[in-house]
Amino acid sequence: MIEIEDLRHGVLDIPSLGIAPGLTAVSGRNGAGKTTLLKICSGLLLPDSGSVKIDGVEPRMQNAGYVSEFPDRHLLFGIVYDEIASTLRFARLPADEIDRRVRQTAEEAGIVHLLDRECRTLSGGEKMLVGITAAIIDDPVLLVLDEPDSHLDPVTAEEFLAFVSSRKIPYVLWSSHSRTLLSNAEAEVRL
Ligand SMILES: Nc1ncnc2c1ncn2[C@@H]1O[C@H](COP(=O)(O)OP(=O)(O)OP(=O)(O)O)[C@@H](O)[C@H]1O
Repeated sequence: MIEIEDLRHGVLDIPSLGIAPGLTAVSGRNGAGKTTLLKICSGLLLPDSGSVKIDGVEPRMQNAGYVSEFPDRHLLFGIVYDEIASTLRFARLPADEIDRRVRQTAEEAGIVHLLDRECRTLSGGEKMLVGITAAIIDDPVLLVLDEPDSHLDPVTAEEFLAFVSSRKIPYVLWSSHSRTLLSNAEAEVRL
């Protein structure tokens, strides 16, 4: 479980909330605190008070992947292949194992044709797909997607969520304003 207790930070005031494993959507009006909650759950932001635990462990001590709604902000490398390989390289996996996993994951994500492209030349939606693939490749315990559909057409958004589901990541949290996308979730947190 993701267990949130007495969480207070900016607009957020959550006395107690448990999020079960699976796909959970976070919804709410503009400024309701969706991004704030997602950043706290992924360990990018420490709350002013209260606690969040993922299976009993603080988020920043867990393997949590966060993909921002602004894809330009999370692509660090020049070439798509290097962006997706980076987490595995940081983990010092052997080069042939990295190559196998990058190509296999890109194949499953439907972005093999982008592997040799320069990140700066990608469309907004392509950048989002590359960012999500890079966050997924290291099999995180928690994957957080902040408004993934803000740059994706409805068909690609649904296909990509199916891909995310197929990876069997224990916890997936995503925020969205799209009722269609929210309906794909197993649970919903409304702020
Ligand atoms: N670093 C910050 N300093 C001060 N206020 C902030 C900061 N980050 C967010 N806020 C404020 O906190 C509130 C919640 O912001 P947040 O981005 O979490 O909302 P959201 O639900 O994701 O909104 P949207 O749907 O518009 O993306 C907003 O009023 C925002 O202005």
